[in-house]
Amino acid sequence: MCAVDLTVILGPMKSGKSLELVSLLSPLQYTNVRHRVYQSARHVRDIGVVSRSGAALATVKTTSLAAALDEEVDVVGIDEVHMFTVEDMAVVRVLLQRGTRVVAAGIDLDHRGEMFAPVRALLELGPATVTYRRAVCDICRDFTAVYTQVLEHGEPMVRVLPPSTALPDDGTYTYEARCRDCAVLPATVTVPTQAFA
Ligand SMILES: Nc1ncnc2c1ncn2[C@@H]1O[C@H](COP(=O)(O)OP(=O)(O)O)[C@@H](O)[C@H]1O
Ligand SMILES: Cc1cn([C@H]2C[C@H](O)[C@@H](COP(=O)(O)O)O2)c(=O)[nH]c1=O
Repeated sequence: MCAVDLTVILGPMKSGKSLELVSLLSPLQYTNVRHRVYQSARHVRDIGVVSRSGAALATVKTTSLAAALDEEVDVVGIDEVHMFTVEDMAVVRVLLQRGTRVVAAGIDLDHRGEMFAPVRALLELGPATVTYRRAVCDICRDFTAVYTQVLEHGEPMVRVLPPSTALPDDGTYTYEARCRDCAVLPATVTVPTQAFA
């Protein structure tokens, strides 16, 4: 894999983040590169990185990345990075300072359409590469989906949960990829319309 320090893969659900993570990291099992892939234990849908395309990668499930500091590895993969914490991104900083390569994937925008705090913290580390992926909008079928629409009882969830809330994928909610036109997001910001008149 390329010798960059921090690679970040972002996008809504179904945009192929897992597919890209598997593509980047699975060859490492055939090398002598010491590596470990962590996935948030809050992600309950799968036991590892499992792309809807079928590609898969074994992971260590964890609620904290602190354990990564005790491992002697050259490459650390992180899946569902939005489900970790800002403190975990401080762990990523230390890994990078040590010369460990880090590849992290996750959704960038939460149920409100606002950036997850740990993702913002990750971007503040100055990644060498950021890939923004898009999905096909599950409503209009344009290949322009940037949001993950949360549905509750089949309807868009417009109640506002705390920022950066990790949501289960266990049937409590359903999720759709949606473009800017089709997303129905909670109103969290009052836009002063005359400023744009
Ligand atoms: N609405 C959609 N937009 C794009 N791909 C989709 C959609 N629904 C299903 N897919 C399939 O999902 C695959 C990507 O899934 P996955 O790697 O699990 O994405 P992510 O990790 O971003 O959720 C695509 O390659 C495609 O086969
Ligand atoms: C919108 C939203 C989603 N989540 C969760 C739901 C899933 O478990 C993951 C994303 O899975 P992917 O298919 O691998 O992209 O994230 C969340 O925690 N918070 C949200 O706002």
